[in-house]
Amino acid sequence: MALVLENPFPKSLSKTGPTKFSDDGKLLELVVKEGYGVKGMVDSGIAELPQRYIHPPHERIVRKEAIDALCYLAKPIDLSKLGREGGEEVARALCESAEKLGFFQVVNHGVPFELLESMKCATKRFFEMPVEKKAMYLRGKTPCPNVFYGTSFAPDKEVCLEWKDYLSMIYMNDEEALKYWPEQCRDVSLEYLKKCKAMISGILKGLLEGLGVGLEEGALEAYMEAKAVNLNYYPPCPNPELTVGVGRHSDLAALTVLLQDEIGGLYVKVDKGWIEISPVPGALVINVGDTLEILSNGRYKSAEHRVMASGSKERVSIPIFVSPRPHTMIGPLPGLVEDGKAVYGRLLFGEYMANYFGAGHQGKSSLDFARI
Ligand SMILES: O=C(O)CCC(=O)C(=O)O
Ligand SMILES: [Fe+2]
Repeated sequence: MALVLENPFPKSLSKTGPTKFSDDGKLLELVVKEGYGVKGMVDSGIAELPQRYIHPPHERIVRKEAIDALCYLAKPIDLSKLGREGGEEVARALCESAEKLGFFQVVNHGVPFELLESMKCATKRFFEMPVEKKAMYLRGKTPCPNVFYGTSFAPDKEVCLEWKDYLSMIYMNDEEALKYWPEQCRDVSLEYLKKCKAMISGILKGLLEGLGVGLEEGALEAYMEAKAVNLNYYPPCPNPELTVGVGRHSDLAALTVLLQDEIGGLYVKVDKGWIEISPVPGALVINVGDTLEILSNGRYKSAEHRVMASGSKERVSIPIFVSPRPHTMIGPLPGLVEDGKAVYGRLLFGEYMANYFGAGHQGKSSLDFARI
């Protein structure tokens, strides 16, 4: 990626020259509040990580310490028969992966390869825009609260920041999306969401039915009613081993459908350490989120995961978060707790969500809020 030559940061920022920043307050002001993002900082020519991006040694990701994924991660699941004759075996494979690891990859998912490629291009197109254009979507400035641009997960609550910028687009209806989503990524993101819908519904149906307790009418639709597309952009990082792209967390959603590019760097926690979910061309990564762990009373695992900061090349990833709407009650499905062994209580998804976004990433601790 070509770096812009002119330093967009005020020259006064650094005492030691344009490649080193020593003032955390100023840095936050520019990167977070003014919308430069990590990309703006990288484009300005930094050669060293600012202090706020240096994570303590036990949180850093050491690529060579990752353990062999083969024992934990099933081979990509072929979805071509899901919901058709012979689909039971596919559904069984999905349930098994959701129980064991909470992460799996899928192929023959019905989403055209070209559309996956177009999503990655659209992500780059958005982040390559000048800062002023992206900053129009910062929280507090964006004309629509369902579309916002930012950096790190919760910069005002995190001690150490994440090496990541993002654009979040929460889908409410076509009219709102057409009016407010950035034109650099609007049409392709809408198309992508639409093309993913049947796959999402098929996977979630298979997983919920696999719990063997029956589903109330409308339950499947309610648990997948809300969808958000995020465009994640991980700029190249001078010291990726000192920081993280995304810290340890589990996802809030029922399911996450993740499109990652060829760079790699997504790690999932297993009993003995971390395994990498290596990119498979054309595949999508699916993971169970907290909501589905709660609905399944702990049977499906909302796996802890994290992302290494990108090294010499930028990385993009595009998660679709599939969730209920805030007014929907979540809790273990009724038939799963008849013997009184509920691990999680019942609460509004909106309450769970407010708690989730109320703190920085802290592994799987988000689930404690719903635990009995
Ligand atoms: O970039 C990735 O591979 C995963 C990102 C992620 O975990 C998230 O956005 O929740
Ligand atoms: Fe995640």
